[in-house]
Amino acid sequence: MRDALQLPVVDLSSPDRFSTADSIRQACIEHGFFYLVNHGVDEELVKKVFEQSSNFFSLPVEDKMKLVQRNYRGYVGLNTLKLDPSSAKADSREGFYIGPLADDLNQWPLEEDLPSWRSTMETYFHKLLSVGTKLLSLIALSLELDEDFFEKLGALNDPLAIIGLLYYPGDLDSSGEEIYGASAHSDYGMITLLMTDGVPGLQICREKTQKPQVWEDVPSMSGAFIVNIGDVMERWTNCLFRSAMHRVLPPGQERYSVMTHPFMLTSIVIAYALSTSVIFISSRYSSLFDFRWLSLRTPTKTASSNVLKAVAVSLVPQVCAARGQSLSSHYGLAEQVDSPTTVMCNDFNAIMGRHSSATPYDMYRGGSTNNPYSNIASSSRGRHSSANPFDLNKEMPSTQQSVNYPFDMLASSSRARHSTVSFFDLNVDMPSSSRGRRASSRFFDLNMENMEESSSPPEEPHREPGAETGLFIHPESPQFNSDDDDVDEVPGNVAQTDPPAHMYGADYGAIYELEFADMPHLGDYGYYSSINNGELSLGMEFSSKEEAMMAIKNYNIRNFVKSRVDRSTNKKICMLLCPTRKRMQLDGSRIEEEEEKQQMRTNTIQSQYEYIVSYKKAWLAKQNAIVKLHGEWDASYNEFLGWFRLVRTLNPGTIVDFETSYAYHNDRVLRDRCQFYRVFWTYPQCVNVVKYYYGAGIKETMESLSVMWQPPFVQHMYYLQHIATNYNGRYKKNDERQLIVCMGYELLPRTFESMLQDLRAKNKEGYDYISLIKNEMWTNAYNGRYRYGHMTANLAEAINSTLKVARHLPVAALVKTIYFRLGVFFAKLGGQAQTWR
Ligand SMILES: O=C(O)CCC(=O)C(=O)O
Ligand SMILES: [Fe+2]
Repeated sequence: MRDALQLPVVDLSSPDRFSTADSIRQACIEHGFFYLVNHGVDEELVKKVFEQSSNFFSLPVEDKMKLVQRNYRGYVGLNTLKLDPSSAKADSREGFYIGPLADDLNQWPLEEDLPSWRSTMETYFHKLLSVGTKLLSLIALSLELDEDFFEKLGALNDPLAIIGLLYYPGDLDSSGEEIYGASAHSDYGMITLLMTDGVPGLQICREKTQKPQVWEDVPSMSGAFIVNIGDVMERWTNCLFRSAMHRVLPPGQERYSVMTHPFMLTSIVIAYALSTSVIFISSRYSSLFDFRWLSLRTPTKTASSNVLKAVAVSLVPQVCAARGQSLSSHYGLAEQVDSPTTVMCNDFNAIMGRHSSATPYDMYRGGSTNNPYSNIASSSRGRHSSANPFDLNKEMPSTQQSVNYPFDMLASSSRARHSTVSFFDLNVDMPSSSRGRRASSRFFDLNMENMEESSSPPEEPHREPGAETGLFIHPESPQFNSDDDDVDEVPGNVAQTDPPAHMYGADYGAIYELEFADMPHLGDYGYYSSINNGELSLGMEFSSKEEAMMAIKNYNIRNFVKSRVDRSTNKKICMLLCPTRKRMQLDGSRIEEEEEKQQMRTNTIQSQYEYIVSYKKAWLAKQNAIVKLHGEWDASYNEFLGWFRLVRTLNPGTIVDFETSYAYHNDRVLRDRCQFYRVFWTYPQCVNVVKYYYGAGIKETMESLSVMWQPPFVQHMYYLQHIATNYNGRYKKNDERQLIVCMGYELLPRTFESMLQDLRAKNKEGYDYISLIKNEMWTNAYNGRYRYGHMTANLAEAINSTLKVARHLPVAALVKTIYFRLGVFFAKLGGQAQTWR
């Protein structure tokens, strides 16, 4: 049954601004919707806008398609979008979007086709901006803020308003399928002003989480705007104001409406800036940390980067200062003191005075903090008193033997974004009486059973002091006592010192360096030439330096030499060719590399101190230096447990999953010890993103991003290095591996085929193996030229080179290095991505 709703009426022209602000406040708390009257927009103008809108939508579809949406401006055809991604069918409406008038991105119908169309819309646009600005200051007042609060935040600096002319054709679906004019959604941004032609259809659902949902009709009020609060405002007010869900039913007759987001981009970007900053992310607002949304709704990159800069300049330092943080340490672990949501709310609550947590709309009212994970953490308390040092406060149903990631629970629609994230707690419990058993990990536990069935458990050997390398001693581990689940305290045994410079002072340019320098990367230059035959000859000419360099690389690979450019001018390149040990000895490349480095150390010491050191001494010196910097190797294993605990304490919701293996002394299993095997960790910030993408499904997300992310614009291909490595893993023939790399890069099918025959002659089995992989999935010669430049690596590959400094460090230092470097790395690249054009 549908109920008609009596929405509050707000008078924009009332001289009593405080009482107007009060009624806005009341309306936003209760409904998130209100009518706005006496707004100053001429009835005549509104009428004209609707007429012109109707003129446009009445054009033949081919004409409308000429203005199809680009840069988020222009025409969106019937049945193209779904505001509710879970809706079975696309929304039955058409739209035309107009953005800021100054930036030339708008698309306009020709003046001779639709006279005065553009000028009408431009007048309306200006008018609506002014209404929005007036309203925003009243909203600030309603939150007991200064009237110019949002203005000072920069919300009006670069006002990126969006106007959406909407047309609902009104045909009822005869198939009986549920189809909407606009399916259920809440609006992004701060506020929306809607004008309708009076035809009903709009409904709101105030309690989005309540089941079954109650939908109420919003009758239109002649001449009034229907104003509603968007997600950003809901977030900023800690849900004091509600961003109510709404939808438009197909009314069975034509319906026009005009929707305006006066502060669309400004608010988005501020929200986005807040969301991406480590401190502010919370799962409750994960939908705001949503690249898809940003890319769909952001009118222009340029404009967004301008606003982002403004926000970064004005807001972030302000918030940091309020929190007593220095800006530079914004991403530092030691600075992250509160749970993310609490911080977010504190900031705004501090400004907004008394309207803090317990709102009628607060889903987490029962929780002790605003931390969305707290309900999990607290419910786990006391249920499992695990003495297991690897169990960092994880709750586990006792029957659970494996981890499932029920991504479908984590749906991405705005409706589901409040879902709690319970899957992180799945693991295998270890009873507290586990003394004598090995530490738990889910994999480990499964093996346990076999262990116990064994008729003669291995005897514990006499322990020698030197045998403790890499072993944990438990359960008396001082860091982790049972029941010590409280996440509020920072463990005292981990010093919060400033990290050494190398941990964060990474060369982030390194990600552009080649992880596999032996590959004939085509580089970023994106051009082809037929220099892949690996030949070099005196007097050879190249069209560019890059081409020459590539030829040299190719030559290196084909001939197993390492060459370096000795001198180069614009015209000439003089090269030294030196067969390298690395190339001559094709196995054990890592060891070779280490040996080479070792040799370099020896040479450096020799040249600087005129002292010839032995290989062994140079090696020991390096080890000693590492110990000086990072502490003892063995102790490091215990330290890094503490580190993870600290991270988890400071950033609640951090997931840490240790795996251990049997600890041996000679051939005997040590019964009260285990050996560190590997650790997986992730932060709630990352989880929120993954939750989103997996919730939606990567494929679906890609599909929804834009057609540019689908074939034929993008092709799915294998990463060449993986193909080559897999091959080498199988056949242990590095020269064949090299050949395969070259084959992958070869552009000419003819040359490729002859290389393939070379491979066949060398290794028939290998040839069969490689022939099983479709050519178009890994070769340039057969990929239809969709790809140029690099053979694509995935993101993880790109990060390898940034993190490789950590490779030889003791484990705690390794983990910290990864932490800090990635912290800086993400901040930096995130910033770059924002300003990229
Ligand atoms: O057309 C309407 O009445 C509402 C449209 C709407 O809610 C939207 O597009 O966000
Ligand atoms: Fe809406």
